[in-house]
Amino acid sequence: MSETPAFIEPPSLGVDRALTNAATLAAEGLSVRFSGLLAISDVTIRQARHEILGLIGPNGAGKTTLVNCLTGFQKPSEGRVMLGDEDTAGWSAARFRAHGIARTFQAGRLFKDMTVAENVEVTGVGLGLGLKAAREHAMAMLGWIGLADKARAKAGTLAYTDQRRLGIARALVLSPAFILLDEPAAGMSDAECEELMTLVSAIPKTFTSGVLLIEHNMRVVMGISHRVQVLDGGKTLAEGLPAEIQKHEAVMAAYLGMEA
Ligand SMILES: Nc1ncnc2c1ncn2[C@@H]1O[C@H](COP(=O)(O)OP(=O)(O)OP(=O)(O)O)[C@@H](O)[C@H]1O
Repeated sequence: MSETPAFIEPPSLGVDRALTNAATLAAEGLSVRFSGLLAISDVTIRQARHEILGLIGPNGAGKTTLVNCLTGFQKPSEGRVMLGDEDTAGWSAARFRAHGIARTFQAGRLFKDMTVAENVEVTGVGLGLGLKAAREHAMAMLGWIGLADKARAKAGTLAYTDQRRLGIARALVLSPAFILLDEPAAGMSDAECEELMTLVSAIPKTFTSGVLLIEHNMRVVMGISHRVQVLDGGKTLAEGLPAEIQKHEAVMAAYLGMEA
């Protein structure tokens, strides 16, 4: 991928942008219980608009469960998810998305038999854009993310890393207030990670979106996050600046597999 072009503002936003004006997305005292198992326990997290917040933790720490709660895919057992001043209790995932909370999935969830462009278009149409506007918007988005030359390819034929980029493009349709990226660097080479870091770093300014970045790749997460929160065993173990987290003894012991 060459240098990232400036994002072209889509010609029509098509939905009520006022819905996406919240300055924070927050979980307060959140717990999720799966029969006997407490997947997350009393977790509080506050994501600000324009901020890249890294969310790290060992396998099974509860990161995806937390993201599922923050996007309406999982109902909390206790606690609440707040979008600005609004309690989201009872909201469907579609309502979260309509309010400008977007996400990607570890397993792409693309329409593999549709073209790359159509994958982005249908998301725009689903969010209220007319077909013409959705097409123009999709092409602008694919240009930004470096997939314009593959617009007519079937999504299922893309290389794995391009499929992940397409997932991000779909989530960025209509400049969401918050975008939650679930392990976007998984399976990427060092060079691809560099490109991804450039793209993700540009999201807050380009799309005025806050980014919650779940990532196992420490170079990526420490390199571009403004703050980092660490989960371990379903609880918050630490939060702070990347430099602080990298030196945090409990984090090093629990997560980085090093002696404290
Ligand atoms: N639908 C479910 N039913 C039962 N248990 C679940 C379910 N989803 C997650 N869990 C369990 O909850 C805990 C937290 O899982 P979660 O996937 O949120 O962790 P994670 O930090 O995202 O892990 P990874 O880095 O491996 O993706 C794990 O013990 C997991 O097995």
